[in-house]
Amino acid sequence: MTDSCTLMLDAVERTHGSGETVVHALRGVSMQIRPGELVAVMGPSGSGKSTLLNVAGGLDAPTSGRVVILGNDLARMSRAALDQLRRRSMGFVFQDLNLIPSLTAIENVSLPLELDGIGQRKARAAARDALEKVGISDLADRFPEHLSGGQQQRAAIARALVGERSLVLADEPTGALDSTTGEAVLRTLREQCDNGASGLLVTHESRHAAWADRVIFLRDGVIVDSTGDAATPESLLTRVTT
Ligand SMILES: Nc1ncnc2c1ncn2[C@@H]1O[C@H](COP(=O)(O)OP(=O)(O)OP(=O)(O)O)[C@@H](O)[C@H]1O
Repeated sequence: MTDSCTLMLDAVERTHGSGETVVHALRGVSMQIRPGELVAVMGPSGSGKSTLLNVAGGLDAPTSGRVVILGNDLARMSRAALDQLRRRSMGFVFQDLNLIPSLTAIENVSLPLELDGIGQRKARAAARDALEKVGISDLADRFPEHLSGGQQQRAAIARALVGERSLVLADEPTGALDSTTGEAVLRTLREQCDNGASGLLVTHESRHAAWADRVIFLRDGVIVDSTGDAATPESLLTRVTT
């Protein structure tokens, strides 16, 4: 089973602080995502969604438990190997977009490919394709400060999807977007998964979770429910919160 997973979390705990101020952000979370699957994570504020995403992306290490990505146990990887795995195989869209201000949109998007040794011409062509998918290829040569919040978000999404990423991690990726653009972004993420990638999408909105194959519901750092019926996450929300 494990070999066919893009991402596996096994009994993952993440504790912040100690003594009286200890916070158990994740308490024994186990989950797997297979190629082609888009999994949504929902739950109340403070339930551990961002921590889950950070741990799943190797940006934060679990206090105990295992995180395995494409067969690699992250705890056993060198820093350099983990950096390479992230650059080559993973895409991130976080609330903090992290676009580099001194690079144009297309340069931001092609950067991970160029860092990975892909020639500039090929990297830029792939970046232009990715910008086209999110509808801003005409703004390719603008610097982030000359893009609106929504356009910056789309550039960040293009950067997460460019190339052949196996795992895309997205934390509220549609936050600054109008609903039409937001839907287009989710459709792009869905297509990426239909083409074999795996996606983990944190969202508060059930209509966004409806793009996923499964919804995982977190509460106080524990998966309290998981459903294959992503079309009706409202029912899940209602059941857990009442
Ligand atoms: N660096 C940290 N130090 C201490 N506590 C932390 C830290 N990061 C997260 N926490 C705590 O861990 C718990 C889970 O936080 P997390 O941000 O993962 O929740 P969330 O579900 O993403 O919340 P939101 O929906 O508000 O973004 C919270 O109680 C939070 O206060």
